[in-house]
Amino acid sequence: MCKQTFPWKRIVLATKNKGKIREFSRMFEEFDVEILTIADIPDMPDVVEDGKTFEANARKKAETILGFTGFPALADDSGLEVDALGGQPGVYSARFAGPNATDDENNEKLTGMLRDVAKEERQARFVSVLALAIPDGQTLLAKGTCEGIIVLDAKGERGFGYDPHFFLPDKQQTMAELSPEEKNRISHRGVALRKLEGLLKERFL
Ligand SMILES: O=P(O)(O)OP(=O)(O)OP(=O)(O)OC[C@H]1O[C@@H](n2cnc3c(O)ncnc32)[C@H](O)[C@@H]1O
Ligand SMILES: [Mg+2]
Repeated sequence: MCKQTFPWKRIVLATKNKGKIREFSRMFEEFDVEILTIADIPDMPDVVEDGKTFEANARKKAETILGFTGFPALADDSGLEVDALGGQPGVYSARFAGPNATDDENNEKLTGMLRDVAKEERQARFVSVLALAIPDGQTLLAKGTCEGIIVLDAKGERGFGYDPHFFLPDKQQTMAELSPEEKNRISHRGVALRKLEGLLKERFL
């Protein structure tokens, strides 16, 4: 199969999240570009995510890793916004239940806070902001969202993070029940990546 051209020979994924690495690796299969991960850059620095927005954190992660490696760097800052919780956990999604919280601990805290909220009131969205930091250039940003409802009982074994509690009314399934292809088609990360692709096409191809 003929792969789509890409402006660079290789880019590095500025993330330590295995679920994101898995999803990006698959999404980039259609492009003629080599993907470097933390396995290729063993001393990748930890970036303190002290921004108040997804944009600020994504930009910081991408620009720090570009500075460290010299390669174009793609970062994703993402999270879950629950309307009934005033948009929480938002940019704090990874550390909702504490600084080194596991996915299970975060999910437990989330469902605990929503126990007394009716299902119709549990609207939420996943948000992903991608930042691509380019050598000698600016950082491109692209945002994607995906709407759903938080369910108290976990369902599905796929995906990662909050996926087993994120129910998609159109599909009548949680995000964790979707195949990787289906998730990429509708997810916040998939939407953001396709927007970024559009920006790259406008500028470079
Ligand atoms: O910062 P990096 O190294 O990329 O990895 P991270 O896991 O810390 O990533 P974030 O800071 O962007 O935090 C994102 C949080 O939102 C959750 N999240 C993001 N995308 C998700 C998805 O597609 N499905 C389920 N949960 C997701 C994820 O589990 C994290 O708790
Ligand atoms: Mg993080």
